[in-house]
Amino acid sequence: MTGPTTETRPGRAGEAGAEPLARAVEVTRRYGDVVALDRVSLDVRPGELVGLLGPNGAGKSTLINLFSGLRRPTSGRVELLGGSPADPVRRRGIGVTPQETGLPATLRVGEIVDFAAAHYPRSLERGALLERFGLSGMERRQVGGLSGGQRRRLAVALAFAGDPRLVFLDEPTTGLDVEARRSLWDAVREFHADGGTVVLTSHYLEEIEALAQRVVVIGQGRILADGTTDQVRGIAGVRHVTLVCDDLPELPGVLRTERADGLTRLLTSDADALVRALVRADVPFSGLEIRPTSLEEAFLTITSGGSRAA
Ligand SMILES: Nc1ncnc2c1ncn2[C@@H]1O[C@H](COP(=O)(O)OP(=O)(O)OP(=O)(O)O)[C@@H](O)[C@H]1O
Repeated sequence: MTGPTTETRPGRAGEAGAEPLARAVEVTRRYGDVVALDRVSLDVRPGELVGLLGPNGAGKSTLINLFSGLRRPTSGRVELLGGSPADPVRRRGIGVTPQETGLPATLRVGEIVDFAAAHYPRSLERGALLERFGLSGMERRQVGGLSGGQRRRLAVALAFAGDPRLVFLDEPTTGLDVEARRSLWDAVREFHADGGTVVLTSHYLEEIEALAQRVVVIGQGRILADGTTDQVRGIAGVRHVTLVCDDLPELPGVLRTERADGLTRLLTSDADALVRALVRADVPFSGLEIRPTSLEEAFLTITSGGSRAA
């Protein structure tokens, strides 16, 4: 966000060795028998734009809820701005958009923004905030009369109302059309360019790629990978090549080979090169099939075979 207050915001991008703004150390969170997070450790440093990527139920929201003080870990330690996420003083330094928000239908947009901003020691100018999120001129509109997309944009805007150092956005673009999604991405980028730190979740690699520099892949409550978008994209491109054959020669780019029910299943990062090599090797085969893996499947298959990816 631009504005007079941004100069005072500490923690600008590229601060090597700076203390993390949010930290999880060996955190486990259970809900009854469900292990939502399993010994997760993660540091979010000043100026980072971190994307948490993972399928439904991976544990992304749970991690955000722990960082923002809405839940406590079953074991392990969570720190926020150098203290406890339960401390209201720390929480005033952050902004959060949860996955679901129930804003009171009868309140006006301007009233809700003012109410949110009043919780913070400093705040952004209301008109500028609404403009940034495509809600200009809507101050007097009742929330109940907004479209689903407008309501979502308002919920995301509220995370920025108190000029936070760090924002957590849980699935920020759910329900937004393409144009609204892109303008929300621009608002997040601008906040980040001004030195703000962002943690956001998504199921979609494209969304994370559009925004984040660092991608943390979560699956089944564990961190499966933590790297740059390029590293994660490489792993997301993994394919299953299935065929019926006898013995196979050494083939390029095979990450893993499995044989079951008369089928040979190869996991590869370059299916085209693998098939070309197969044909060149003149191996008799039949029933060739190539299919993409889900990101989680790719990670789990690779990581279960040995060392962690990325
Ligand atoms: N309040 C709760 N009570 C019981 N189980 C819960 C609760 N919150 C989360 N869980 C369970 O913990 C696991 C992780 O859920 P979480 O919401 O953190 O995942 P997620 O990655 O955010 O998923 P999604 O993308 O669907 O939002 C799931 O199995 C979920 O059912």
